[in-house]
Amino acid sequence: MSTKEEYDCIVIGAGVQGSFTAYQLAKNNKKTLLLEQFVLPHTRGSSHGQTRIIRKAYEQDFYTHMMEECYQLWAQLERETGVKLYRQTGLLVMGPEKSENYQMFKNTLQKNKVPTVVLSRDNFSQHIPHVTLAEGDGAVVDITAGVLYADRALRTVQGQFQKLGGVIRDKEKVTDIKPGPTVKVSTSAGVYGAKSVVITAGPWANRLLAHTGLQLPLEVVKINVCYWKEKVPDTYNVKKRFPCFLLTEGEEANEHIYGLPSNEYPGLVKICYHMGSVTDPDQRDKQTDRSDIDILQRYVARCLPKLDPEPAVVETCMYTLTPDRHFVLDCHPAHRNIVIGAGFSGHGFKFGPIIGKLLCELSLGEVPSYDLSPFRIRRFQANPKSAL
Ligand SMILES: Cc1cc2nc3c(=O)[nH]c(=O)nc-3n(C[C@H](O)[C@H](O)[C@H](O)COP(=O)(O)OP(=O)(O)OC[C@H]3O[C@@H](n4cnc5c(N)ncnc54)[C@H](O)[C@@H]3O)c2cc1C
Ligand SMILES: O=C(O)[C@@H]1CCCC=N1
Repeated sequence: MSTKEEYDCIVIGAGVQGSFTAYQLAKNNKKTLLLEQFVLPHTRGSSHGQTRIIRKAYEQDFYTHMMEECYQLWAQLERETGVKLYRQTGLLVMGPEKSENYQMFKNTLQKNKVPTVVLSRDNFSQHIPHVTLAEGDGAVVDITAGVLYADRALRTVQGQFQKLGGVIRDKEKVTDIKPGPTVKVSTSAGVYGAKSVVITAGPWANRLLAHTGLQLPLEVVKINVCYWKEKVPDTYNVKKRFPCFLLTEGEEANEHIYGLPSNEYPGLVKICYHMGSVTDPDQRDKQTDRSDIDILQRYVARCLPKLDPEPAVVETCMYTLTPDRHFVLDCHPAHRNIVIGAGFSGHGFKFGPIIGKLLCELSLGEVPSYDLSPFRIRRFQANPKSAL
């Protein structure tokens, strides 16, 4: 098949990371094509749904540092488009006062001078009514945190990309990638050429990378996105200043439990477990494990007494996990004009604007604005489980 069109850059995958990358490339006057296998918008990857948490509270400084600029980029997109994408609610971080994880969150916030409020056991229920703080747990609020309107953000950034002259082709699955000075990208509709390609394919990253001779140690898990009904409507509502929350660990689980105030679905609070069961992204509905829901039910019954401890709505989403839960932001080791953004490990949405900027810089051969060593592919080479 002959090449249909030539681009400066082709971005594969129109989730949050691909959409922000394409937007950044178009802002840099690059002729850019964004390819998506499904009809947009869709609910079959990792970026759908109405809300996501945005926060500076992290265990590692490097994420907090990136979030400083990232908040500005979210605000810039809001200004450019006149669309509200962020609502400040604060994030309540709770965890065993003496645990390493809880202390890391607290230290990172304080070291980086993020505005916080530390709640004592005595004043906790005055500030956060209808939540039981577990025995021995500490509580600190990241004041800058809040909710991102996820679906709206995706529509907005894709719209801006198109306004800048960018081309989106949805329902066009990439079936092959042939590396070279001009990368050839085959789809269900034809073949395109580009000086560089960015792969932001979420749970399908390894399927695409297989065409380039690379496999990353990624694991795809299905997340049950649970909504819990308030016994009395609006008890945990955003308008009543109920915050997002994150439990570093607890009686029920080793992984985070996190929640967002009732807002998008009236009377329903979104609470999820930060782990799921391994799935094939094309067969995710065949994965029916509910052990994460059991964990959540026990937590809700114990600590959120004004919620019905049975999920009222369960939706589906997927995480693409790396072994260390840090992202992959790098050039392909053998083909430097193929750039990879993958393994966002269930916490990548808030970083969309900065990841778009970084992947754009990598694809233009520029020095990235941040030290990318935590995100480099070579970190997996010492790991015997790596499939590199
Ligand atoms: C339940 C849940 C809650 C979360 N909560 C938060 C949160 O509170 N805060 C936060 O910051 N993050 C959160 N995240 C994480 C965040 O949503 C993800 O990190 C992010 O959406 C990943 O985006 P992506 O662009 O890498 O992947 P995706 O959104 O999956 O996008 C990849 C796209 O590539 C397309 N594609 C794949 N293969 C091909 C192909 N061959 N041809 C063409 N297109 C292709 C796919 O169809 C898909 O649209 C959460 C995730 C889940 C699942
Ligand atoms: O990224 C986030 O903020 C959420 C909550 C904590 C676990 C993962 N996603």
